[in-house]
Amino acid sequence: MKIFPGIQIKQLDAYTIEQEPIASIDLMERAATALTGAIMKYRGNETPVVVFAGPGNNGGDALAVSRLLGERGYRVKAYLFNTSEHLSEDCATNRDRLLENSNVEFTEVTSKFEPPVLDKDCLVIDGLFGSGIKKALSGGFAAVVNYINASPSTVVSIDLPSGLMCEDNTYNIRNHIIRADKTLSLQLPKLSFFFAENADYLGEWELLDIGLSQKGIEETFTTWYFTEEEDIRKLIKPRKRFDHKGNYGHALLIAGSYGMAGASVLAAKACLRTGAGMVTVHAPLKNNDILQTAIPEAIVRHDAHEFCFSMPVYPDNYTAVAIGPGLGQSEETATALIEQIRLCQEPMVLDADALNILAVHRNAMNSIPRGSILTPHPKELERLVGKCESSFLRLTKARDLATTYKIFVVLKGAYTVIATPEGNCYFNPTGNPGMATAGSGDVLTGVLVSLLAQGYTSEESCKLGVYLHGMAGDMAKEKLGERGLIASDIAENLPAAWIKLTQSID
Ligand SMILES: NC(=O)C1=CN([C@@H]2O[C@H](COP(=O)(O)OP(=O)(O)OC[C@H]3O[C@@H](n4cnc5c(N)ncnc54)[C@H](O)[C@@H]3O)[C@@H](O)[C@H]2O)[C@@H](O)CC1
Ligand SMILES: Nc1ncnc2c1ncn2[C@@H]1O[C@H](COP(=O)(O)OP(=O)(O)O)[C@@H](O)[C@H]1O
Ligand SMILES: [K+]
Repeated sequence: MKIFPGIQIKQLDAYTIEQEPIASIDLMERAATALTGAIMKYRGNETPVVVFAGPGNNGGDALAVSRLLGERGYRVKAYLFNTSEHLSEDCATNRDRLLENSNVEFTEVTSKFEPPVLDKDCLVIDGLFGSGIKKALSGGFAAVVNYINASPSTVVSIDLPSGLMCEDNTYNIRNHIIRADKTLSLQLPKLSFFFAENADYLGEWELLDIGLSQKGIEETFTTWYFTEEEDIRKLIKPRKRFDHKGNYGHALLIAGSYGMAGASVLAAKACLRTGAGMVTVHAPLKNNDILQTAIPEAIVRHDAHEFCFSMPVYPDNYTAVAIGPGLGQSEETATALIEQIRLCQEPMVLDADALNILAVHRNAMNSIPRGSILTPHPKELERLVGKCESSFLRLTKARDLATTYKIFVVLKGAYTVIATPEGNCYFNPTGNPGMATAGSGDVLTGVLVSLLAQGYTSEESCKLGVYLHGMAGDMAKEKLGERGLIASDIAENLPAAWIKLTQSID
C-alpha cells in the first residue's frame, strides 16, 4: 500500500473527481458515509455526540457526518468554527445542508465560543483540520484543542488528529494537537502514523475506503509504502520435491563473544528455523560447548581467540554471511570485522556490535558490499548518523545512509522500516511490544541471513524477513501474551509463521 504526502493526496482527490467522474461534494458525501458507518460501529445511538468542524474540507466531512448521524437517531451537537469567515466550498454546502436538518443542534462560531460540557459518556468528533494543515495550530484553535484534550470524552478524529501534520512534526507544537482515542483515516495512511511520538495522538487508527481512483493511486509516484501480507506472499519461493540442503544455502554467522554465546545461539536457531540448508557459526573457542549443546544442527567453526572474534573467515564457502550479534567491540574484533567486510564481495548482514564498530571506524563503511543489509535499532542508527530530533528526521537519515552506501537499512522498532538503496521506504505491519526483549534483534539477523543464503535478493530478504519475524512474534504473543515473551519464543514460532504465510502456496 502506498503512503502519499499531503500534497499528493489532494492531487489524488482531484484526479478521482475528474476521472471517475464524481462531483467534489459527492466524494465528500462518500467519505462521510464511510465515516458514519465506522462511528456507528464504534458507539451506538444512545451516545451523545459533539462535533467540532473546521473551515476546510475536514470540517466539511464533519458537518456531513453530523447530518448523517442525526438522520440515524443520534443526538448531535455540531460546532463550526468560521472565525475568518472563509469556508471551503464543500464545507459551506454541508453547513447549508445541516441547517436544513432539524435533527442536529448546530452552532456557527464566528467570534466568541461558549464551550459545551464534554462529559465521559460523550463522543467527540474532531473535524477541525485534516491533511490541509500547514503550520502548528495556535490562538482560538489551540484553545479548542486544549479544551477537548482536557475533557474525559472519547475522541474520534476524522482523517488525522487535528494539528498533526501528515509527515514532519519535528517543529510542531505538541500540546496543540488533538489526542484521539481513534483515528478514522481516509483511504491511505499518512507517514506520521508510523512514528512513535505520534502514537498517543492517533490512538487506534483505521483506514476507510472512500473509493479514490485505483488508477490514480497506481500512477502516483511515492517512495513510502506500507507492506501488506499479499506483497509478502508473492515473494515466497516454493520448495521442490527433489531439493536437497545444498539448494537452500549455507549461512555463515559470526556472532557471540564469550559471555554472549546466547546471541549466536538465537541467531543460528532462527537461521535454521527460517529454512537455510546449513548454518556455520564462527565463534570463540570458549563458546564451543554451549553452541554444540544448544544447537546441534549448526556447525561450529573456531576462532583462534578464546573469548572473541579475531580471525576473519574466507567467505567463498558460504552463500551468505551475517556478523554482529553479541560480537563485542574489542580492538582485535574491530580489526577483524573491518577485514571481514573487505573480504566479503556479496551482500552481507551487519547488526549490533558490527554497527557499533562501524560507527567509530567510518572509513570501513565504504567497503560494505553493495546491497548489504544493516539492521540498527534507533540508538545504533544514531551512532552511525548522529542524533536525530524526531522519527521523521531519523527516517530521512536512514534513507540517506541507504542511498549513499547503496545498502539496505532496516531501522527496527514498531513498524520497522526498510530503506532501500534507491531511497524507497517500506513500513512493516507485523510485530508487537512483547518483542521489546533482549535477543529479538539477534533472531532477526538469523532470519535475514537465512533468506539471503536461500537465494532471496537483499530487498526480498528484508521485506520477507522483517514480516516473518514480526509474524512469529505475533504468534508467540497469541500463546504467551506480551509480557512473558522472550526472544527464543520468536525463533520457536518461525515455523508456525511460515505455515500461516504459505497456506495457499504449499
Ligand atoms: N478534497 C477532497 O475531495 C476530499 C477531502 N477530504 C477531507 O478534506 C481534508 C483536507 O481538506 P483541506 O485541504 O480543506 O484541509 P483542512 O480541512 O485540513 O484545513 C484547511 C484549512 O485550514 C487552514 N489552515 C491550515 N493550517 C492552519 C493553521 N495552522 N491554523 C489555522 N488554519 C489553518 C487553511 O487555510 C484551510 O482553510 C482531508 O483531511 C479530508 O478530511 C474528504 O472530504 C475526502 C475528499
Ligand atoms: N513495540 C514493538 N513492536 C514491534 N516490533 C518490536 C517492538 N519492539 C521491538 N520490536 C522488534 O524486536 C526487535 C528488537 O531488536 P533489537 O532492539 O536489536 O533487540 P536486541 O538488541 O535485544 O536483540 C526488532 O526487530 C524490533 O522491530
Ligand atoms: K481531524
